[in-house]
Amino acid sequence: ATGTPPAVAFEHVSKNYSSRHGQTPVPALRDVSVSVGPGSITGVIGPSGAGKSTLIRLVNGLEHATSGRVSLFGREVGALSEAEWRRERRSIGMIFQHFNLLSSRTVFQNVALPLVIAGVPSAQIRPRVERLLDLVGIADKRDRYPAELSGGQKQRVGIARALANDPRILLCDEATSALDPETTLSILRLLRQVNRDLGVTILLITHEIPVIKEICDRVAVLEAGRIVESGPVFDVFTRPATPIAARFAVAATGVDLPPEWEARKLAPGQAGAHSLVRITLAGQAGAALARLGALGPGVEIVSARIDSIGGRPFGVVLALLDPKTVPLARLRAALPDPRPLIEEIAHVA
Ligand SMILES: Nc1ncnc2c1ncn2[C@@H]1O[C@H](COP(=O)(O)OP(=O)(O)OP(=O)(O)O)[C@@H](O)[C@H]1O
Repeated sequence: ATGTPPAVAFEHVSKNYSSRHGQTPVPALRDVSVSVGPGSITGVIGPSGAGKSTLIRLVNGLEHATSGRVSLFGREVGALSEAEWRRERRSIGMIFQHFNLLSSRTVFQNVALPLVIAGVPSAQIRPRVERLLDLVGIADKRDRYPAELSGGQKQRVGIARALANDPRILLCDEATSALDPETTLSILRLLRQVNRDLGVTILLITHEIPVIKEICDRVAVLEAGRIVESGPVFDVFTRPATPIAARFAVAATGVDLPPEWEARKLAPGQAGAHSLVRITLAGQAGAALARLGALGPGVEIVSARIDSIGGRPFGVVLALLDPKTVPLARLRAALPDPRPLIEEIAHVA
């Protein structure tokens, strides 16, 4: 515990929207406590309607918590005066799914706008905007209009504009959801560069696993207004503790029960001839696969994947065990340290 406050802290935050007919309020966030470390890239993932946008709107002051506290760099958002909040808001940069550029302004003018609004003298604006356009790699497009740009280029303009006032934190609202996978990757790399080189904290919300997997240090899983799981991305995706995190983990790790096995599933409690196990390996995935192979005919590998999350290697293997030849205990004993997670996911005929 150092003296540095989190970039963003939610403490027991609930948010209800009043319903259109004025009766039952709509709960969008329920008792959310989560914090974003300064300098981190933190992601919030959840399905549509989970409350992700509400979370962002509470940070940028567009909405206020019904109960609980939201703080920005140690200062409670709801307790700031108008004037303090106006100043504090400059420490927040925002990027959007649909870029929100002004179509009648050039790239240069779009990026310059926040500086003009902040009253920066025009002699300082030009070099600042040029530096930002260089940083995001679109210096050659400075006099183009948004309609003349690709989606990825538009988002680069959006990022340059968000950085214009030297924010301490960047809020990203589904920033890559309108982009194809390759462009998504290039924008995520740019965000990582911004985080690393400028020290800007990033809080992003998304429903896309690759976004979390590619750049986040930590992730919080939001479901129906509640944070059901949070922690380092690697831990949440390789050791999911809740069904929804497990669903995201399957998407992250790419290993799921192949459809032909679904049909062979026996009802829970029914003793089956074979058990299907999921083995999650951290570290020595290759060595573990070799040991699995060496166990002989009692183990059949159904699917396997070796990959990395946040630069840490992991592997996920689905294997069919004949419990007469290879009981779980033997499987466990055969696999090297660090001890893998072994879960029995189905009995199959
Ligand atoms: N202004 C509003 N008035 C009433 N209800 C709202 C309002 N904004 C959001 N909600 C409700 O609050 C809940 C959370 O919405 P929110 O937009 O935060 O979710 P989300 O996770 O961002 O979803 P999506 O990914 O679809 O944008 C939903 O049930 C939504 O219908």
